Amino acid sequence: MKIALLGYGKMGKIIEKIAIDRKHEIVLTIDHDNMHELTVENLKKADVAIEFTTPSSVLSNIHKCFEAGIPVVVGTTGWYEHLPALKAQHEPNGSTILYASNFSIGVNIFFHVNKILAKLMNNYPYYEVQVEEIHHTQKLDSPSGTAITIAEGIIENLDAKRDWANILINDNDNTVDDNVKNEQLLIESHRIDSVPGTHTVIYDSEVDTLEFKHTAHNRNGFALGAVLAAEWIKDKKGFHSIQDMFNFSV
Ligand SMILES: NC(=O)c1ccc[n+]([C@@H]2O[C@H](COP(=O)([O-])OP(=O)(O)OC[C@H]3O[C@@H](n4cnc5c(N)ncnc54)[C@H](O)[C@@H]3O)[C@@H](O)[C@H]2O)c1
Ligand SMILES: O=C(O)C1=N[C@H](C(=O)O)CCC1
Repeated sequence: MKIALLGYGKMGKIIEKIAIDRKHEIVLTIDHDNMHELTVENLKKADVAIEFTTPSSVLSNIHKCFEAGIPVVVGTTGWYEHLPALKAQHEPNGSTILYASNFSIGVNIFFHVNKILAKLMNNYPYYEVQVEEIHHTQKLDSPSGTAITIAEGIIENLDAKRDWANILINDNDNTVDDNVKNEQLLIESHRIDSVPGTHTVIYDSEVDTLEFKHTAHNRNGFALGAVLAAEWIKDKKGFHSIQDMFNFSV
């Protein structure tokens, strides 16, 4: 498969290696210093594009892929508020996209179990729930896309929570937020050194604490998932989330 790589940062470089190991060919690599090469003509040389850039560039990159008529796998986070309008405008024209806040298999299992756990916890209202995420200090968005997906999974299934609120904790002081309402699910974001991504759902009561946690040891799981998604989407049409690809059942 011929791949166009949009974004050649921490993720783009690992995706390149995994794609080549899986016998794919990288026919176009775009980063901030050669954006003039991101043309419809160049994109048409690829069967699929994989996009890991920044929240401010992702939308225009997606539009370019749609214009070129190639499917695009999007890993960039921090842009999902634009998804409904993008879908309404472009899905009827046959444009193809697969997006995920997290491509790792472990996190997608976590997403699934998180929903089941939230449903179960309706029976035990004396537990207060919160989500914590820790990422490296270069991360541009907060909360992480993964933490938002986890929070949405809880809100859909746990009657006590209606929406989420985020605080970015400065670990050097003891920031406490007293603006979070009872019906809001708190997402606490921490930025520490080079942490690739840690997410924890915490149910706390007076007598005990239940913690459900995913720790990424490196970025390889995200990158492999993105290449698997490109293989999956290549001959499909329309708007897909990664749930369409994994389709877990127990
Ligand atoms: N979905 C997932 O599984 C997953 C996993 C890791 C990271 N991410 C997300 O992916 C994005 C990238 O992460 P990263 O760690 O590789 O970041 P990074 O900062 O290391 O890399 C981003 C790269 O994009 C380049 N870039 C900026 N504007 C561009 C443009 N218009 N066109 C092409 N390239 C451009 C930058 O120069 C940089 O090299 C972030 O939004 C992050 O949250 C998602
Ligand atoms: O390193 C990042 O940035 C990550 N972003 C995704 C998110 O926002 O959830 C996935 C984990 C790593």
